[in-house]
Amino acid sequence: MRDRLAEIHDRAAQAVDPDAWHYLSRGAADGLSVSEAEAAWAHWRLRPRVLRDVSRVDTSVELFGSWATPIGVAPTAFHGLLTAEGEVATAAAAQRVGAPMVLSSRSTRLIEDVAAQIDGPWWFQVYLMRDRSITDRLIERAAAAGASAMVLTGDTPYVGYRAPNPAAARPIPLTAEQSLVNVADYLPDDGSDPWESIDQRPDQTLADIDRIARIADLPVIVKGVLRGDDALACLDAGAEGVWVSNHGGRQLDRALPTAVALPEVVRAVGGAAPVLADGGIRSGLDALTALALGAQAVFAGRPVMWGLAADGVDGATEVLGGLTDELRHVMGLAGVNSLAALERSLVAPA
Ligand SMILES: Cc1cc2nc3c(=O)[nH]c(=O)nc-3n(C[C@H](O)[C@H](O)[C@H](O)COP(=O)(O)O)c2cc1C
Ligand SMILES: O=C(O)C(=O)c1ccccc1
Repeated sequence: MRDRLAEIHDRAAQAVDPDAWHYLSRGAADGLSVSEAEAAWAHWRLRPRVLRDVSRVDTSVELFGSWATPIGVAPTAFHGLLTAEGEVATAAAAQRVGAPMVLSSRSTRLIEDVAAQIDGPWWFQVYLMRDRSITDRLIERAAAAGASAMVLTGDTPYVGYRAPNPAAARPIPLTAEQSLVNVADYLPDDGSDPWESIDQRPDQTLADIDRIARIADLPVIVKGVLRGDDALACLDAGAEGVWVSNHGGRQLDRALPTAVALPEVVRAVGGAAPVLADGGIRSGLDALTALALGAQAVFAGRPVMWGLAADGVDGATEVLGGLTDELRHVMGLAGVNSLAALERSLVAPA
């Protein structure tokens, strides 16, 4: 998958506007966390079992829904930058593969149009916006359109500093119509700045977990957790899952890589709730490592965006399907034929 992904990455880089490419690629500050994320998975080694029947290897998983694969679509903003159909294309790819799809609060297509592509559940990512009532309406609409969980992103009280593209003439090439598609009806018409009311809300707290769970009447997963004690604080506050992530290295630079933070979070949670993970997942081996370390599912951010940019629905399908095929292959080689048979003893530090 690595060579296929490299090829898709290069085609995507040619296909999209340079400012859009910079937006999706860059990390925060010095870019340490973004460059470290991928390499960190390879600091683990596998301890395979022999002579297990792997003639059938089952990658299906139950997690706030039933999925054919534990490799899902991480919530990422503005798919309209990558392909004309935007998030509608992403959802169609997730549907084809049976992968969990998380729709970003910052999508460029209507929540209802994205949901219509998926024959079953999907999850909605929540950003708390300055005007809380706008967030609340998005949550209600997502729940009405078939979301089965809310993913509250906790690591983005405001957007991290990312160096601008030195060659950029302008900000990312997105029309106001695209960026405001889900919120246009709720914006003030008193002449005030429309972007102000949908900006990130820095005063978010653990109490927002329960608030969102009540509005949606759905389980809340907190995304961006990097510490065991924080995972427990989120669960105490009503979360039903935690998602280990450093936001693809785009928020706090030098934040721990997921491959380092995941074991601590899994140990602290102790099976009380599912633990999910993202960051630098680029192969079936990366996914296998994360799942053996105790994640119930893993998510790809940029690779799905590369697929969309390179080849629309087919490209995103190739990425999700290719990662899943490779996961199935390496599970068999490790002597495991189901996700339930994956356990911590299959991995050791290098
Ligand atoms: C261009 C871009 C936009 C993103 N937008 C969001 C977002 O809207 N909400 C969110 O919770 N995370 C967002 N993320 C973070 C991803 O959900 C995920 O944590 C990260 O991309 C995973 O790392 P990976 O890109 O190495 O797979 C974004 C990431 C990228 C690259
Ligand atoms: O760019 C991002 O990583 C992100 O999460 C975001 C935050 C606010 C608006 C758009 C994207």
